[in-house]
Amino acid sequence: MTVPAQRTGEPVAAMALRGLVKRFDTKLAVSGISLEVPAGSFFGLLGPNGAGKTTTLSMAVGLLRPDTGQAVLLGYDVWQSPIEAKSLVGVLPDAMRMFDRLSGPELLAYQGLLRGMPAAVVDQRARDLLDVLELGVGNRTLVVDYSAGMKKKIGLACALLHAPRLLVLDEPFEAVDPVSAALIRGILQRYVAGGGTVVFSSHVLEVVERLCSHVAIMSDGVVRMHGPLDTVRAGRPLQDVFVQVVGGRVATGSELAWL
Ligand SMILES: Nc1ncnc2c1ncn2[C@@H]1O[C@H](COP(=O)(O)OP(=O)(O)OP(=O)(O)O)[C@@H](O)[C@H]1O
Repeated sequence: MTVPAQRTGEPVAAMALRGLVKRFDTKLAVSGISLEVPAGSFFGLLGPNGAGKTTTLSMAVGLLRPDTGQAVLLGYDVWQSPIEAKSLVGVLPDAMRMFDRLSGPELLAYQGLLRGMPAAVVDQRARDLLDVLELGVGNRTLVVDYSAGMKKKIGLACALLHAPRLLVLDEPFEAVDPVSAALIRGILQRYVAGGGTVVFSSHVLEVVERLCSHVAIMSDGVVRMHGPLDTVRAGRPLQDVFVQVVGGRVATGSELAWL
């Protein structure tokens, strides 16, 4: 078992990625990423489609084994001490792999009992989460029949249920309506204010600018820029920094002349 660094008196990053590499056949999806997420930060991982965000986050939380490199969550190596690491982290994966033939309340009960939580605690927290996320405490609809936004919200509820110290969320605002997005922002802001750490990927730069204390911008499997939001922005809109860093293409109007 790994000895968590906080016991040795060292400052602990909530997440430390060291030299992560992942190749799919000939495609180098992640090319040696090292990144430290300070405890208590609201950390946004940005990048264009195919940049490697999901692959990086999947390796970070122990869902995908890296070819080389290490992921340490709150002092625990996610591959050497998976039980300790995973008990402290809540994960919203991108392609939601859920037991979706259950209703929302059933899924949360299953998730909580799987984590060894007392049934009464699971029941109370599940009710609270279903209520706050407006999914319906008594809603018997199977998760497979939920809308895309509702699936995101029940996934978030599953991630929050055991009150983790670190949340890792892959595109939590995708497919979510504006009212629900505001709700989720509020929940996450309160969570960070209470001492939690959030790492999330997003394409919505306005949300990132509004929420994040720290950001990393990646493209082609590499982190191009990272640091506190204000340092990365250096007085510019994040959109401009993003386009400059990833080398965005601008349509002139002549490309699709037939349209
Ligand atoms: N299981 C897989 N098999 C083969 N290639 C993969 C696999 N998963 C990811 N890739 C490739 O790795 C690269 C990075 O993909 P990834 O999903 O991590 O990007 P992303 O930044 O999350 O993209 P998006 O913003 O579109 O969700 C892409 O080129 C993708 O096609």
